[in-house]
Amino acid sequence: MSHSVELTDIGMRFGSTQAVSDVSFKVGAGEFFSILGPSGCGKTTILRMIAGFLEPTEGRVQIGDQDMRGLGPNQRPTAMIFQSLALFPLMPVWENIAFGLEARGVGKAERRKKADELLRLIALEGYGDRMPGELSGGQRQRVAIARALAVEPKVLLLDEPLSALDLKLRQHMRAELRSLQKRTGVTFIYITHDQSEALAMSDRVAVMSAGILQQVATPRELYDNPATPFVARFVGETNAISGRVSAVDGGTAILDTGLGQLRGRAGQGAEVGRQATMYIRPEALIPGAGQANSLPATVERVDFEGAFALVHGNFDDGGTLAASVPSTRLTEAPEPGAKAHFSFTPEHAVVLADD
Ligand SMILES: Nc1ncnc2c1ncn2[C@@H]1O[C@H](COP(=O)(O)OP(=O)(O)OP(=O)(O)O)[C@@H](O)[C@H]1O
Repeated sequence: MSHSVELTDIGMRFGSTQAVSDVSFKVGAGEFFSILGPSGCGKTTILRMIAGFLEPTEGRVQIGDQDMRGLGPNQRPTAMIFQSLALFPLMPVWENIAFGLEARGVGKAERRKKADELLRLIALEGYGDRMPGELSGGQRQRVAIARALAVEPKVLLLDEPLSALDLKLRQHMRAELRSLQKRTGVTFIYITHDQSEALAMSDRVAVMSAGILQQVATPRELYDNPATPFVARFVGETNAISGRVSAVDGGTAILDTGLGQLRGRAGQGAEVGRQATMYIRPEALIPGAGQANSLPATVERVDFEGAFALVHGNFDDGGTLAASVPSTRLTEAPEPGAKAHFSFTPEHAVVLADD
């Protein structure tokens, strides 16, 4: 059993700092939901308001069908896992996992049984009698998660739990966490500043910037249909070409730019006369001049990465070029220092009004 979490017009002010402004979203029961944004954007503050460590200065937190106002962390159906996990080093793994149960008066035999069940769940069966120091970083992380799950929270709150691990282990743990969440069905709210982590694991992602909610969407929607310039630039890599909207025809916008007239999908605020920017993903750029949407550029560097070659350089209007060309088409990829054209189809570009 898991619960939904609903934030309604939540705000948090610390003295003169408005850390979070007017944030509303609903996390479904059993959903893997991430809050993504750069350092200081208010992610931890939101998590602490859900957990009950902070009382919001505005708005409402509801978990399941219950208003959480006035309830402390121990009275909420949540558990939280922090950036620096703290297992008790002198306590065997199984006792670490069952720690929260002892405080609730559960007897030893029952605690051991529950710890063994959770060890199976995190694929560490038989590790119960080891000490934390005899585990790898990733295994310790899984034990910390098992400890949080032992008290059967309806919502698990995770504050950058993988940030202390090395890249390889972090990537492995993404898949582990995702499958653990699906197996337990517990609602996960996961905060991270790492966009690839959020995209890889989540059912949906909320993107934050400076205390303001930018967009809530599935990873695919965020990538393909960013709602704001911040999301377009923060989630994935992008090429940005600025100009003025000269026409909008159905869902297509025509942008007058220093590189000529370009066509793309009309996104938020793309209205005739507005200053706007066209965002094109690196993999949407095709080497070679097309009949329309052709971008003249100078190539500076080509990084061969196996499946793809990453082409870096500058467009003729001074903007930065980043193209990702499949190696199978590498014969067409331009040489460093060369003039080249890249083209794209309008469906693969989005035009958003500038802030
Ligand atoms: N207790 C506090 N008192 C005063 N200001 C605070 C307090 N906690 C957070 N802030 C401020 O609120 C803003 C949001 O902080 P928060 O910790 O939520 O950001 P974050 O997105 O989690 O950042 P990070 O990724 O670096 O942990 C920051 O400007 C921070 O300095």
